[in-house]
Amino acid sequence: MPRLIILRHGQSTWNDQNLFTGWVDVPLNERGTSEATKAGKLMTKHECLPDTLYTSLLRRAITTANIALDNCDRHWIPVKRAWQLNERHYGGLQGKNKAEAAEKFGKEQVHLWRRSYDVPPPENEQDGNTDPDGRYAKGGIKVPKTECLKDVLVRVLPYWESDIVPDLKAGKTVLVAAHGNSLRALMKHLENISDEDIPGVEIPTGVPILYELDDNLKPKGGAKGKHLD
Ligand SMILES: O=C(O)[C@H](O)COP(=O)(O)O
Repeated sequence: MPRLIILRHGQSTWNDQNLFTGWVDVPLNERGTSEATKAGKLMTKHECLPDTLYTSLLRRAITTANIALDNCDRHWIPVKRAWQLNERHYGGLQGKNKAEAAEKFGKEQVHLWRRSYDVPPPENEQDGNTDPDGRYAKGGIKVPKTECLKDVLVRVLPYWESDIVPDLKAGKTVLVAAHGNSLRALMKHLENISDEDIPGVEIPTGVPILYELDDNLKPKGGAKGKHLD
């Protein structure tokens, strides 16, 4: 039976400082590291040991997966990294404080930018400032100027179909270590969550969420993802 575990990265230094992060490559903080450790132990406890790993190209997801896998003795499994699993690009908000943005632009506007399905934040004017080491340019990837959740879905779903689905169809247990919004996009698809309901969906940092999938790769019995604890 195919199983999918989605894991949002542990808390990062910028989560802690309440800064919009997006494609900025910040590290985990101490709490994030212990969340990742616990995630690995939980996968052992629930006998959910991944056969293969997918991550974004961002350090907070990569480090979380490495620590979690080390803690369930699955540090050796094959891994694929894909920009399509990156956090949504937060445009001109990246690096700004979330509370200060709410004061400046109004709470409702900022909530729309953060949680709506199709309202993108203002564009990032400084092209290239989220590709300082050329990791995207080298792969021929154009860094977006901003993204709403709908834009994220448009990049996550083709990758899901082309790369992740074949592993699931082969009966593997797949771990996807990624971000609040790339995982919300995946969850929207898996659980058929409507555009109206998706703003209410929050994914906690560092908690493995398990889906047991049927032959159509939909959650068995229409179940929601199970938060391992
Ligand atoms: O990129 C970020 O700032 C966070 O990872 C997710 O932020 P959000 O809760 O505003 O979507």
